[in-house]
Amino acid sequence: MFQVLRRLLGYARPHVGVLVAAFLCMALLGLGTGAYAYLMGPALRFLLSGGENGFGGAQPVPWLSSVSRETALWGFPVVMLIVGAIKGVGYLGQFYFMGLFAQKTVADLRRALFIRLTSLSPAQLGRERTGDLLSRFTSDVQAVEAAAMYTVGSYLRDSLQIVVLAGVALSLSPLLGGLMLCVLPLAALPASRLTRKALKGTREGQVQLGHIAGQLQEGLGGMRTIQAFNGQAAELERFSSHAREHEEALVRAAWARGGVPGVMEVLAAAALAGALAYAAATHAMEPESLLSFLTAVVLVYQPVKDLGRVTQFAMQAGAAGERLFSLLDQRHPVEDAPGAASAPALERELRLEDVVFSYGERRALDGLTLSLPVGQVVALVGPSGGGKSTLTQLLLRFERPGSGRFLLDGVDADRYTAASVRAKFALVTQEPLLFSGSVLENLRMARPDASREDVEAAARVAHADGFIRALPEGYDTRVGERGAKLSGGQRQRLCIARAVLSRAPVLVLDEATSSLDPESEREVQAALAQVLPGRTAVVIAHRLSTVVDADRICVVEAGKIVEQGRHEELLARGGRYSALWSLQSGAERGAA
Ligand SMILES: Nc1ncnc2c1ncn2[C@@H]1O[C@H](COP(=O)(O)OP(=O)(O)OP(=O)(O)O)[C@@H](O)[C@H]1O
Repeated sequence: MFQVLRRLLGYARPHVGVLVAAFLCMALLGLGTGAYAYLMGPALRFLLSGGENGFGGAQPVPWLSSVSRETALWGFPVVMLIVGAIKGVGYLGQFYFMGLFAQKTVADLRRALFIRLTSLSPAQLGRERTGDLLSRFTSDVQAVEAAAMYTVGSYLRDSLQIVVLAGVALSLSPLLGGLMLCVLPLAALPASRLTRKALKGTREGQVQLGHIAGQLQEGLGGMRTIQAFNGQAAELERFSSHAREHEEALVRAAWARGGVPGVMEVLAAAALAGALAYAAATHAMEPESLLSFLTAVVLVYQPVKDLGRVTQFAMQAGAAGERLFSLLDQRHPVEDAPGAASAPALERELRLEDVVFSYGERRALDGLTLSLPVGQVVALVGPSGGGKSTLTQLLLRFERPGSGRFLLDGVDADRYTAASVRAKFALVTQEPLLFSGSVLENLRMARPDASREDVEAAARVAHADGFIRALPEGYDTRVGERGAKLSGGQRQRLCIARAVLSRAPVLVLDEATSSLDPESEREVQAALAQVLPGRTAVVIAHRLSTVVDADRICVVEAGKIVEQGRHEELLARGGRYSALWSLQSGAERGAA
């Protein structure tokens, strides 16, 4: 817990200057308050005596005695106004700078989270629920924000007050003061047990909140399916169970948290009663000293209680910090080696050599060797789950082979930065993915400096230009969240246009035509027939008829390439490919 808080403080360190400004404002506020108290005595005397002799009498500062009635009459309200203004500035500055400090700290934290999220591999992201990730950005970061806002200042201010008041108490009566100081650590024992309980509850609460957010996000995305299967009741049951656990955890935490000031209250009363009893029994102290001592004791418990109160924010931040760091500490499976260079232009081939790769215990590639010569189209076919998509994950450096090598023109890819290797590929996936924004913005994502002519040319190649022009605002039409305003076929053609526009030397089409209707598929196939020849490409396809023209077809099964060659050669061989071909042709004839 302390380690987590220390790491969180690391995010606050660059903003210490703002914190110092906040403390200066707090000091100004303190001075203003002190000045009010200080002026109260002379003011009362002035008013009670009718102001005949100005302030008169013995004043804490001698020159006040010589202030005349006239001067006091206009001077006193002016001084009160000035003190009020100083306090006002102090208040304003304190809140402004503490707010600024908290916002700057969490802005850095959010940025670090965003950078980490955008640099995780698809498999790492696949292990997390999106809603849960979102809740780290919202509720967990908010918990850190509250702690930065209230805890840091209070710890410094209240600790200082405790030290000063304890010093006063000790100077008035070393024995009673010493006893009082002993009571404080005594309070720490039950308080720390209660604090641990509260922390456990808070942590569980945050986890349950993550589950709720995860379910909500998943549910909203899949509401059509839930309603189609009348699954609302089951969803409600799941939601209620998380909500119940969330509530119970937070109630347990609130119970334990409330116990801390309770314990402090009892101990404060015990310390007061003890001091009174001792003083009464021994007559060891003068009445004014006893009064001052008791005042110090009463006053010291207020900052102690305040510390307990703001500690709950620190606890919440600690629990949130654990969840944030569990994400921030994840490392991409393919991190750049020190001194990694940028990959040069490809000249001969990409090669995976004797590659083994597993997702946890599950082996997906089992000693696979694949060569991708520059300028050739290689198709990957084979049964579902054979390892085709995993192979593309390795090529794009989303994953590192467990053993075996990935070579670019004979040089191990580990010698190059992952980003520079990834830049060699333009990927079109099974699910056509667009972002909210215009058609133009979505296409330019592949090459931000592409001219309008280049964008339109790429769209023409992907047979997308026609339908884009027919949209209400042409290339400036906004496509909606995830491209919701377009049909699946239109989305896919935009994704293909984006890949064409990128000018990356290797095209990876992972089931790129899978979501197209027969008409659109024919159009895109025609477009690809135009793009692919002479280009280096990996084409994953379930429909064998779409890859008959490939330079080489590889049948991937159980993590290995079991057969490879051109379409005619493979048919003539009468092996796995030929069996798959007969199966599909038979099925298509049956369907017709
Ligand atoms: N993120 C993952 N976590 C765990 N296992 C995975 C993950 N992705 C794939 N697998 C497993 O790895 C194996 C290979 O999957 P892969 O997606 O590479 O096959 P594929 O040939 O592309 O299948 P398909 O043709 O259905 O897309 C499968 O057994 C699959 O269940």
